[in-house]
Amino acid sequence: MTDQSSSLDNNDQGVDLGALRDRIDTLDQQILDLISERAACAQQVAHVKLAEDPEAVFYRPEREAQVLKRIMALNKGPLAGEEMARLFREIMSACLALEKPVRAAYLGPEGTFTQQAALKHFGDSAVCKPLPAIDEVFREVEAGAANYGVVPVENSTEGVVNHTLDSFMDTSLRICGEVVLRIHHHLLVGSNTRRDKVSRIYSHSQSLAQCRKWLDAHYPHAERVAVSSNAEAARRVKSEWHTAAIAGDMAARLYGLERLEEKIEDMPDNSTRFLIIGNHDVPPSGEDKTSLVASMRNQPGALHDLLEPFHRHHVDMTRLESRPSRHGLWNYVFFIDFKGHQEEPRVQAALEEVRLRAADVRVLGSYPVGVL
Ligand SMILES: C=C(O[C@@H]1C=C(C(=O)O)C=C[C@H]1O)C(=O)O
Repeated sequence: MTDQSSSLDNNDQGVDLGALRDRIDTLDQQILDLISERAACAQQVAHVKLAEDPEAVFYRPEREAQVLKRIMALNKGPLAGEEMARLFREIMSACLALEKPVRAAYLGPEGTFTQQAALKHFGDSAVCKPLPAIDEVFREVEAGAANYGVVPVENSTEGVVNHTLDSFMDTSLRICGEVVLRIHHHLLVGSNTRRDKVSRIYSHSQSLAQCRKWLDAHYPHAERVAVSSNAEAARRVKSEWHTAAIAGDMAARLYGLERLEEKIEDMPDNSTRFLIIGNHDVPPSGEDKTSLVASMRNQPGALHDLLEPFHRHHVDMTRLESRPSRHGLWNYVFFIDFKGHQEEPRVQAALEEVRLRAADVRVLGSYPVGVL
């Protein structure tokens, strides 16, 4: 069929729009066939896995990280590497769901950044279920009702999420992955609220803190009300007049709110790190991180003694947090993240020495460094 406008749409080089669209149609058909062939291959992988082990986990975080990294490295543009990886993320998610969709529980409600992190990590074909509290996400995975859980662990502006660290003290679940999300906060209103009428602003306390300077400058007189989540803030605003919510894209879309101002966070690189928790160890992907929790007796130099083996074995620490012990047995509990996988000899050597020095050490997991 000829497009009537095509002869008028010819560009400067004389390339025919109709011909370009024909080319796109041909390419789409090739892409379609290739994606189908890929999906069939993934199905075969699933059959091989099942033949080896009837309880096999189809989802392989280390393999997915490798696939995405390879795509980014091979990509020649014009699409950005991250954009291309996002497309492949969805292809993998759909391929996996052919066999068995991943069931992931996340800290809800719907519309929160944690939901966005779950989608970013598992793709659209995963079945994601919101739960009202971090410890419920842990329990859901422990009980086997979900394959994985997604919980926030630290924010670049506000620091650590204590509930998540505390939940690791009494679980046998492992960390299977991480996702880092750039957090953009917007000022959202319902259709009945005008900019100059906003007298109350709802958000989660962390988000209010992350936008404090902006609020001081633009809405110094509006009442700031902390609620249980950004999505809850958005839900309230939907049915109220003269109120606004600070929340992200997911909540804005879910509740159909208008963005009065975009990206109002004080720190432009505001980001939150989320952990994927599951009940299996993840083999090395080539670029991994390990998290552990260690308890120390309260004695002079205890922390130095704990960290020294990492330094000597050239293990690069990326995070150190301390939390009060909840069991009274130990005085301090330290959460340590470092680069490397627990199967690497260098890491094993460091861990062996740390085990001799600490009252208790538990590796929470080795997992691929977040790709997207
Ligand atoms: C196909 C596999 O299984 C799943 C699907 C993947 C894919 O579509 O590329 C990658 C890893 C697994 O989550 C595999 O393990 O290779």
